[in-house]
Amino acid sequence: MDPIKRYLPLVDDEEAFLAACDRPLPYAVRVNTIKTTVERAKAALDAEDIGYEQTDWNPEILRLTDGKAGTTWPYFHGWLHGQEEVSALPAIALDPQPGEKVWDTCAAPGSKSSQLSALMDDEGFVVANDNSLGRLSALRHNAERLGVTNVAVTNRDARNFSMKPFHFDHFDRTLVDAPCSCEGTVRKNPDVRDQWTMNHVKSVVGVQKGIIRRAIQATKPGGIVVYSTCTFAPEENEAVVTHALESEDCGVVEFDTPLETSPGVTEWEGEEYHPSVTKTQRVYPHQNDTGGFFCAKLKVGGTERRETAAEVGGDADETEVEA
Ligand SMILES: C[S@@+](CC[C@H](N)C(=O)[O-])C[C@H]1O[C@@H](n2cnc3c(N)ncnc32)[C@H](O)[C@@H]1O
Repeated sequence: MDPIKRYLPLVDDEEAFLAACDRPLPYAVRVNTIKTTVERAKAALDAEDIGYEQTDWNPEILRLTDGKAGTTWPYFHGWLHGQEEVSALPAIALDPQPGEKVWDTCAAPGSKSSQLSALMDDEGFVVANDNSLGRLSALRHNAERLGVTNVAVTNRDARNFSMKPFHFDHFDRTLVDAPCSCEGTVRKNPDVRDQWTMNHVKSVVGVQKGIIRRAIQATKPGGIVVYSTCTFAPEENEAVVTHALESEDCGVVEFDTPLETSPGVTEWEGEEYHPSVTKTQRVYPHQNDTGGFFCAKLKVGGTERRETAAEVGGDADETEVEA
């Protein structure tokens, strides 16, 4: 089965959705404001004769019109970072402030961690965690190239992440950019169509639920947790958010994005989800000519429900799956 067709009942324009999924993804770079400005980065691309278009929703994201920039000096010196346009959304929704303590639970290879640092003017503290040592080596390389200095790297399973090494009990904000079945990346990686299985979806859902719960527990009351994936599967999106709402002290909050998005769905294949998941946002490839994405913003507290890390361990028994 072509997994992309599984989601036709969810989209407003089936033909445009299928056509967009078949088109190659435009190559985009994010300007690294820790090292340069958008104007200087644009001048450097002009000097290298590399064409670009500034996206209308985020001046720091440039679509390159003729090829990649990975072998050019502005890239080598960390002025630019190759990052899919729509994947800039979760860090913007998290909205970290300079000086805050931020946990990136699934951080490698570091696109969003370095974006978080840039949004924080490289001030404060970002804990970039991932359970894959190999992928963390790419993250360290990226952090070095991009001149990020407020990041500490940890190599833990986020589901039972310990706060003991830190001198504080809670983070201000936490990002869960979860491992997922990745159909939203089909324009960049058409192989996901052949690799997709329902068994993988079922196994990764257990990991996602464990990580989102630990993220909420590790974030201060009033703090923010953003949960994102690059899958269209409601099992990995709205169902995971519903699980978090039913088991932890949190609620879904609305957030602004200049991208065209669709609200989260409240029903899928006979399952009903929490009504507030309509405040989450789905991005389909045909809406903005990007990859596919899901993003939910949660505020911690307000429900008088606070459970322990040990209880989350129940979810952590599921098979461990990497993106
Ligand atoms: C979607 S990728 C993250 C991409 C990253 N946020 C970025 O922007 O560059 C998901 C990551 O989750 C990691 N992962 C999978 N299971 C995990 C777990 N139990 N704890 C921590 N990280 C995990 C994978 O190794 C993978 O790097």
